[in-house]
Amino acid sequence: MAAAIGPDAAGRWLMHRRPVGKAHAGLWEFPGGKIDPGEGPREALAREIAEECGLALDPHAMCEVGFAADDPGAAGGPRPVLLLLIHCPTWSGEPRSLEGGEWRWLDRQEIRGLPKPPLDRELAARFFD
Ligand SMILES: Nc1nc2c([nH]c(=O)n2[C@H]2C[C@H](O)[C@@H](COP(=O)(O)OP(=O)(O)OP(=O)(O)O)O2)c(=O)[nH]1
Repeated sequence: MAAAIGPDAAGRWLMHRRPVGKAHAGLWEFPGGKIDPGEGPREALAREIAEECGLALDPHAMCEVGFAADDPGAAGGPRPVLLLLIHCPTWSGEPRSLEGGEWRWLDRQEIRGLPKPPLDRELAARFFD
């Protein structure tokens, strides 16, 4: 699950830089994480964002806007990844780094220029262009 959190009053979106030691370290992503057993996608996203940066998202305001999947033919990791992008227009709080990643509010143009993992690149191109 990946969250497009925004726009804020300045038209910016919240992006997360993956910490050292994780897959795609140093690259910028739509923040989020995986669904735990027994959770729905929106609930999982709200939990992950609260854990990672302390923001409270409103699951009722969320809207699914796109997805990106690994190329099934590509030689790759241990499991296929399907990333669902959810627009989160309503939140409360200010992001803090609770799990080592970096957080920044950025506009579309800035997000375009960020180094991103492949699926986030696809999601950003579709969501912003
Ligand atoms: N955001 C993102 N994640 C990707 C891409 N390709 C890809 O294999 N992944 C993997 C990396 C992570 O294992 C997983 C994203 O889940 P996560 O945000 O919970 O990552 P994580 O490193 O904290 O989780 P883990 O795998 O260590 O349990 O998907 C991609 O293009 N974008």
